[in-house]
Amino acid sequence: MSDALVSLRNIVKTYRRGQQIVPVLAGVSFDIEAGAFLALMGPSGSGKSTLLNLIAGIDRPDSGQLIVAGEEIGNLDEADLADWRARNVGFIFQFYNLMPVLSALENVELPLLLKDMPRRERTERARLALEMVGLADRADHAPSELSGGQQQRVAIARALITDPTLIVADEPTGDLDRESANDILRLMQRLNDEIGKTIIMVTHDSRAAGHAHAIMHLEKGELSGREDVRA
Ligand SMILES: Nc1ncnc2c1ncn2[C@@H]1O[C@H](COP(=O)(O)OP(=O)(O)OP(=O)(O)O)[C@@H](O)[C@H]1O
Repeated sequence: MSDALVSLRNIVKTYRRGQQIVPVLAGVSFDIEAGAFLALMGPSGSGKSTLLNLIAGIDRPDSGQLIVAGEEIGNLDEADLADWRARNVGFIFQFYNLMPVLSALENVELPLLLKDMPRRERTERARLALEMVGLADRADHAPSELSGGQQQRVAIARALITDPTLIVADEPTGDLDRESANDILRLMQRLNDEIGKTIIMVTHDSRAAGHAHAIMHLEKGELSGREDVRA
């Protein structure tokens, strides 16, 4: 038994489209320790998003062992997997995925609606999360009234609100200019350094990856290297 937060052993994933079979991950094995900030890099189509989705319990492997936060998630049925995700994973997407008709505060509150929590406590927690990302003064604004970087901050507050074990981010700075991207990466670094959040981030951008502790490289569905970035 390993005490890693994420443990993958011989993970194989293939997509089927009619007659066509697309092999994506060809037996991937590695561990991620709790408290890590890991960047996943590799050419387009190398399987980065597929791997991230497996670790986050959005998708399931064809074979292999996938243990995340103490649970063998490859074996859970849909309902249990959804429940596990809601308890354990915070998501950050490239295009923020905020609900346009809701305010920043309401967007941050959303994951708490799945929990049995009094409204007042929900709102209080969402306010604290917005404060943590520096947007307390924008709570009532709609996403369309915020810049891309601010929308991503709201998305980060939403990812944090349930205090998840793990945060996964797929190209979190892919839609941002360099300055806003740096702000977001510094914020992610703070979440990692100051509150110990484990973060796994897919990125094409080596500057973004430089904010992580370690970079893992994927090539054609196989790990091709791992390098340490900062202590
Ligand atoms: N739902 C799906 N059905 C069929 N094929 C898929 C599906 N999702 C991904 N693929 C294929 O799996 C391979 C890996 O895709 P994936 O999105 O994981 O790569 P990636 O490294 O994240 O690429 P990018 O950097 O371009 O986002 C690609 O060949 C892709 O076309």
